[in-house]
Order: sequence, then C-alpha cells, then structure tokens
Amino acid sequence: AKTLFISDLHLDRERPHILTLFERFLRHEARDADALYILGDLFEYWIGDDDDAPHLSGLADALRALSESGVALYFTHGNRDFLLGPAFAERTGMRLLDEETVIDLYGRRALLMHGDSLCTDDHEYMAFRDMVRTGHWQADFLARPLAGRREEAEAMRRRSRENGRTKAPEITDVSQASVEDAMRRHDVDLLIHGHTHRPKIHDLLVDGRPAQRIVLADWYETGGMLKVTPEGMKLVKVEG
Ligand SMILES: O=C(CCCCNC(=O)Nc1ccc(S(=O)(=O)N2CCN(c3cc(Cl)cc(C(F)(F)F)c3)CC2)cc1)NO
Ligand SMILES: [Mn+2]
Repeated sequence: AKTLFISDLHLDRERPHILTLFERFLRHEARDADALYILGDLFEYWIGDDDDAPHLSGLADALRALSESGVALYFTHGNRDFLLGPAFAERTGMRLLDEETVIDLYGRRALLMHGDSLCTDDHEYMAFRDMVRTGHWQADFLARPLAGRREEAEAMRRRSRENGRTKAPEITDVSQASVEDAMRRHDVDLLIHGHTHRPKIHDLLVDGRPAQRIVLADWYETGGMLKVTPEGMKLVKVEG
C-alpha cells in the first residue's frame, strides 16, 4: 500500500523531457499506488480549460488512463494553475480538492495544501492572490479571447521571473506563524505542501507537540515525490 504526493512540476512545452518523465511516471511508478495527490503547480501556467495547446491532450490522456486504471487522482490548485477547472478535472479523472484538505493517511491526519497561502510575508504576492482568487476576476479573465489570455500570461510570467530573481529568499518561503496556525486550525501533526521548491521533512513543535512539515520537490531539473506507506514516509527522486 502506498500513496504518492507530487507538486510543482511546472509542466511546459519548453521542457519536453519533463513532460516525458511525467508521462512515464503515470504509466509505471504511479500504477500500483492507492492514490496520487497533485498539490498544485502541475502546470507552468493555466489560462483556462479551453486552452488547445498541443502538449495538453497527450497529458490529459495519460492522467485519464491512470485514473481509469483504478488509482484515485486528486488535485489542489497552485499559484500557477489556479484556473484549472471542472472540465479539465472531468477529462482527466482528477478530483478537485479544497485549498486546505485533511486526509487520513494510513491512520494519521494530514493537512494538504499547495503552500503559496503560507507565504504571508510576501505582501505583494498575497495582494495579487486575493484579487485573482475571487470569482469575479476569474469570470472576467476567462471571458476574454484565448489569444488575449495567452498574452497576459506571457507578460505575468516575465514579471514573475523578474520578481523571483529580486525577492529575498526568506520572503518567498513560508512563514512559521502561518504554518503553525494552519496546523492548529485543522488539529493535525502532519502538513504536506509544495510551492517553495525547498524539499525537506521538517520536524517542528506546534503548541509543544511534535509535528512534521513535508515540502515536496519541484520538477525543474528532475522529478521528485513523497512516497507514503503504512510503514513510513520518504522523499524520493523520480528519474528517467
Ligand atoms: O511561481 C512561483 C514563484 C512566483 C509566485 C508568484 N507568481 C505567480 O504565481 N505568477 C504567475 C502565476 C500564474 C501565471 S499564468 O500565466 O498561469 N496566468 C496569468 C494570467 N492570469 C490571470 C488570472 C486572473 Cl483571474 C486575472 C488576471 C489579470 F486580471 F490580472 F489579468 C490574470 C491567470 C494565470 C503567470 C504568473 N512559484 O510557484
Ligand atoms: Mn507554486
């Protein structure tokens, strides 16, 4: 019995080797899992379920095949693919999770989230996030022609790359206060998230009680996942 967690693949037609690595992962490693949780930023960008970019159809088929093979597939939105909607979820057999979801992981309560909402020290990002996570802004954006959305996406990706270079690393990491707050609110001693691209199993104390925060790896250079079995948890590489 095993449950797998991945995030921050940032799939993009410009990195075809990662698309291939992921499709191979879906056809082999993931096949005997009880469930695969994709905790956000599966895609480098997502401008709507009506995006007809050529690399998306093969990917959707591979996800669908995994789901149809009997592996439960779950998706949490990231700061990149927060517009991924019910149509793509339906097409791929992915079940959309709430932004903060608690699951029973072989008898242990685990809080799952992408992790961008924990970066409360990045005030500029949090303001942007508040705006684009409202239904009104999303309806507006999705109502625009696809070409216009592509242009907006390109512009925002350029701005993001620029910000990524200039922002202090501690700003773009999670704030401990927000981590403890989230774990306290959900009464869990295990939090699994991505987003910061700083993979690690952290031991911490929440109100004096031992807890763990597991950060998933990004797939910019190579793949990575968290493999959980009733016997334990470990971060492992996913390679070709
Ligand atoms: O990336 C990191 C580190 C940086 C973390 C913060 N940076 C970050 O998230 N940047 C970012 C995220 C998504 C994209 S996008 O291309 O997918 N796309 C852009 C246009 N989007 C939009 C939606 C709405 Cl409702 C409204 C608008 C409006 F009104 F502004 F035009 C635009 C939809 C989404 C591009 C860049 N860690 O993971
Ligand atoms: Mn992210």
